[in-house]
Amino acid sequence: MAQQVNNETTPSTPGKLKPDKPHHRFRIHPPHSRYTFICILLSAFLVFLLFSTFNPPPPSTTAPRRVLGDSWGGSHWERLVSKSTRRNSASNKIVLVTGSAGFVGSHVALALKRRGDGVLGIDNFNRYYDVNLKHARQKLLERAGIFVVEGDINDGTLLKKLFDVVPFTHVMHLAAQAGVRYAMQNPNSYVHSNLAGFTVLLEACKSANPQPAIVWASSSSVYGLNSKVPFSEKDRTDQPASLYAATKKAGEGIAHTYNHIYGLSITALRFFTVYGPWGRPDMAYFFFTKDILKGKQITVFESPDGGSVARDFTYIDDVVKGCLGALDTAKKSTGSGGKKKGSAQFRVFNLGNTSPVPVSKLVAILEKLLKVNAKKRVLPMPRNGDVKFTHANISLAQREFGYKPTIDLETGLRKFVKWYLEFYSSGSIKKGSSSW
Ligand SMILES: O=C(O)[C@H]1O[C@H](OP(=O)(O)OP(=O)(O)OC[C@H]2O[C@@H](n3ccc(=O)[nH]c3=O)[C@H](O)[C@@H]2O)[C@H](O)[C@@H](O)[C@H]1O
Repeated sequence: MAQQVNNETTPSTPGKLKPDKPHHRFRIHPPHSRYTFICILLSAFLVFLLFSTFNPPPPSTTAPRRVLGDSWGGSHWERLVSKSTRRNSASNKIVLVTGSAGFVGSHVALALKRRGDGVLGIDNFNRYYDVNLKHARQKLLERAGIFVVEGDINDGTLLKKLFDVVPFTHVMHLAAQAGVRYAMQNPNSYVHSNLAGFTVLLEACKSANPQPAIVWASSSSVYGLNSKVPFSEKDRTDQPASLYAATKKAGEGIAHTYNHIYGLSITALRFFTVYGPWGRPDMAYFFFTKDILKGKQITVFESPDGGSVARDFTYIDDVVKGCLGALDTAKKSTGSGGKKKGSAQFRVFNLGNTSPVPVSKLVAILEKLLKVNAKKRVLPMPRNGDVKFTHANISLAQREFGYKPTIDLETGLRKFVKWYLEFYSSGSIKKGSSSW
């Protein structure tokens, strides 16, 4: 029931009562009151300064918008694009890889190029984590003959231009705002990349002629609070535990709509905690390695009931094979120029390792490989979007394209640690330059 409000006695701001004599509120009595007023203003300014110093805004993950002809466009740029997308005579694929300066994106782009496909990358080089690492990956791609367009998937004009210049047969969509826990700090970046950006990309794909087939990265996090294990594609995905998971789940819904209305062939891959060389510094295995080597304390989460938290850690090379398998079995889209001509393929696959490992075991393996004892602090998992356990049932991917992970966590971490030590001691990136 609505409460009666007495304007004379109700505070205008919680905790503050209106002065007894409101008509005196804005009158300044010289000279004593003027000094008081100036002091209040100065104090307010100082408080504001202090607040902005100690509470810096989260790093911007949105790349600045570029205008046609500024960083892209023009005949030289078009030549670079065309050259990058040349395929060898045995290949029938020209692939646009979004997020190509990212972890999975760079590995997949290189694998496609190596086997002779035409490949073009696009990445917005946002500052979610150390951009130097992204540029180092870009250099690898350039050396292999892959051009990375610097642009955002939210830029529909740029995407249209790319589809005008190149008849892409496939889009491998790996650009995303990743990270489960960061969603509490910067929710908008998830909406920007995983919802708005994905929709702009699908719009460009649906209008293209020919329409490409799309394979894209969903996430194991869509299983959320589902407790039935191992997670199968038919299980519930309507209880996300983080905004990240919610945007990936919504992405699967958006993808279905474009498949249904426009005849786009779409395959979603639910990745399970992918790790390995050239990985993401925001992920636990990566920053645990960094902190253990520095002698810094690490926090290991356990479940609220004292049990271990576990992940189906999946090695990057296994995931790359899964991505290529999905791409190679993707059927053509059926529409053209925005018009559906028939029903099209719509698939969802788990790409996991089928062998969950407790986080405490991950730390023990790292201690062994690094030959350093970690300073551990064990804490109950905070309510920050994390889930207790992931475990993939991969039989569907196995049946469809022979997906079969072969790398166990210790073997994969050995490869990661080798890369990490070489990379960060070679001066490729200044130590500690990462924001993680
Ligand atoms: O499969 C996915 O779809 C997702 O995988 C990844 O998420 P997660 O599985 O949460 O990986 P990650 O952060 O490395 O934490 C690993 C473990 O360490 C624990 N963890 C974490 C931090 C910490 O300080 N302590 C700790 O114990 C933590 O509780 C967890 O058990 C991707 O980041 C995400 O983008 C998405 O792709």
